Amino acid sequence: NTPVSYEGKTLTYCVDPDWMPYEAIRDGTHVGISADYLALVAKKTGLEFSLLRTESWVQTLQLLQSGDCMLSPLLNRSATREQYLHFSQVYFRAPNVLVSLRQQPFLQTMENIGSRSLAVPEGYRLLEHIQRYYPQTPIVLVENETAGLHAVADGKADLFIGSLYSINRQIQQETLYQLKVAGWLGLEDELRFGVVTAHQPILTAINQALADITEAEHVAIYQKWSRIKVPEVVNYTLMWQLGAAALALILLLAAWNYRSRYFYLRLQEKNRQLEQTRTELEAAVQKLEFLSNHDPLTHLYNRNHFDNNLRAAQQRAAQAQQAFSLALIDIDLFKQINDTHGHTIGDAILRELAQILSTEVREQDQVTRWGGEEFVIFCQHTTLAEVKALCDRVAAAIKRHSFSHNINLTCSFGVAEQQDNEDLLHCFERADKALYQAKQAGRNQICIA
Ligand SMILES: Nc1nc2c(ncn2[C@@H]2O[C@H](COP(=O)(O)OP(=O)(O)OP(=O)(O)O)[C@@H](O)[C@H]2O)c(=O)[nH]1
Repeated sequence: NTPVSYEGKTLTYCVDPDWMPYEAIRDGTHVGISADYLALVAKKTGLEFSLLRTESWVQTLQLLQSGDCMLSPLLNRSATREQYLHFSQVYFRAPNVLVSLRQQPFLQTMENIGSRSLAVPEGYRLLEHIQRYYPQTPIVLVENETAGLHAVADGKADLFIGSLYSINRQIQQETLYQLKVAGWLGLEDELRFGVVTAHQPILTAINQALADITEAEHVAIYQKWSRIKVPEVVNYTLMWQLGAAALALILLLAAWNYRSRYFYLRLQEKNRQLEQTRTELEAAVQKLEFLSNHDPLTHLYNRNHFDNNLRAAQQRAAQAQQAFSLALIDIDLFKQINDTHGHTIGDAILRELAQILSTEVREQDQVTRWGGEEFVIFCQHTTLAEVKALCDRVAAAIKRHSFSHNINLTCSFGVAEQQDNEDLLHCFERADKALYQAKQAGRNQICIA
């Protein structure tokens, strides 16, 4: 159906030199969505198209107005453009969006932009739309979409308005990740061919070709130009700050933990030392107590214990009206043993005798080393006959025992029974006299006071 007059002729056309992915001139060649559609239309109509290169969209519009360009393959219809262009059917739609800095709120629609300034590319149909429907909006005119996005990024305008796909691409390519889509304009780009009035008849063939484009062909072009690699935008500053804060917290906790553990271990060590000191002190007190009441050589009670405890025992005996008895035991000729065998053997003999005394006495009897080689046995509730029997038993045990160095040991005994609540000391003196008598009588015998 192509009019004959266009057959074999080359049709001149102009495009926006910088509006990817819709269209652009790269190295003198027309590229983008409109280039692919134009190729399809050329194939389906048999028409030949020749690009007239321009520097800007404004220049493209001027060449269309002057008729130097016969058509432009991808533009919106507007009242101004209808004065010199006729349009084909819509063959590509794209939403228009508002773009702002990331920190701006989400504005949703033009109704919410308030007094914010708006960057719009010169010559774009959107400019006509804003001036007509939002005349109060402060406009910042820019050369193209790239310039508009930079104006927002640099704070020269609050918002930019443009087509979603091209904006998306520009943000990626220019790495303007401080920008975001802040709302939808509600106005779609409805893109079509525009043919200058003088060449209107060509539209019939173009519309026919556009109608013949299959769904698969549409999808292929859309997929080809919308496949933009979207890099993951990671806020490294925030991540770094969060990481540093977490690390600081971990270090703080670790330090606190280490410090607590240090103090806990020190406390434990101090407690252990304290416990050890307490045990040592207890042992020392026990030893002192023992030493204050015992003879260190024989471990029998000493004179101190005799004085402190046996006087109390005497009083108890008095109250119970039961007499006690005393037996004084003195080793015979002990000086000779020392002189003959030495003091160390003398000590051993003293210990052996102490052992015999401790074994032979009854449970209620108390044996004391009175001093030197002299011992006392205090016998509670004991008659003279009983204490005499005890001394016989001791003498027999001494006789039986084989002492160190085969020493033949004998002892003399002086025995006394308490008489009429007699004082312990007085009774002791009588026993001592009896002992003296035993010595005088030739030793190795028991004398009763
Ligand atoms: N090895 C040793 N000897 C002691 C100890 N205490 C006193 N003697 C000695 O006991 C001896 C007592 O001697 P004397 O008082 O003369 O009495 P004796 O030789 O036993 O003679 P009679 O008592 O008369 O039978 C002294 O030589 C003291 O040095 C002691 O703890 N160890």
